[in-house]
Amino acid sequence: MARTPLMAGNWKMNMDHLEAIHLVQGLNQELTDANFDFSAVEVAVIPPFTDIRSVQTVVEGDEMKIKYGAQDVSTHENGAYTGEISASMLSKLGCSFIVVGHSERREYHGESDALVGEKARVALAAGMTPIICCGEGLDVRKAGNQVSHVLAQIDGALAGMSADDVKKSVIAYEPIWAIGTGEVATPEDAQEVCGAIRVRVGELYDAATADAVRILYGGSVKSANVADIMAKEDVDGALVGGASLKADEFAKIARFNA
Ligand SMILES: O=C[C@H](O)COP(=O)(O)O
Repeated sequence: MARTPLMAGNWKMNMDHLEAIHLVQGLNQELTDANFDFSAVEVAVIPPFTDIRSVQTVVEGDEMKIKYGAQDVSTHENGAYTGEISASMLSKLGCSFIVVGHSERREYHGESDALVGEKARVALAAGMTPIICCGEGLDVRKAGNQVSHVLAQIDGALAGMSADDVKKSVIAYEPIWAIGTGEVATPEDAQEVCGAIRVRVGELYDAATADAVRILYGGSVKSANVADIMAKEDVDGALVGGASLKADEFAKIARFNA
């Protein structure tokens, strides 16, 4: 089965809503100028919550094919949860994706695999695609335990999820030691873990589910290294941080096969 590559730009806590409009317009211009085929590669931006309405307005107003999403979601539908944002609010804003369990949320907000799984299910129930993040720290990598560590995260996050839901989901492998450090994992490092994740999905579900789920690599991806990583058979795209904040650079990443 041919999986459509996905290039998702996680802006993290960068860009106010005015900067967001500028960046999305710039990205769209770069891609349109290059005759980019949006049906061959999905391109998404993941701005802060406060930018999403502005991104929606510009994407819909200019009939852009760029998709967008959110960096987190509440597990609650509504009610007395100060500071939280529900899946239905995000779906109303036209979000296609929700990043869940990013290592920064796991580290600074104590998110567990079970909570990450719950957020993924909430996103799916509201018709959006979760981008389920996993990845090991430097200590785990140095001990050579990256595969078992990541598979335990996957087991925890997918627990209770149906095969149909997993087929619709995206998994992002992001080794923490490669995030924002400039130290990119080698294509072989990325393939080792992404391949192991796909095998595990096959064991937990079936071959069709393993074949359908998209697995991204994230961690210091830039235009200069994306093609080699994308050449690996189990890497279906990238979750890009810093390099997604510049329209021309992110457009080059999206055009990895040009
Ligand atoms: O979500 C994106 C990742 O954390 C990667 O960030 P980075 O590309 O700045 O290393």
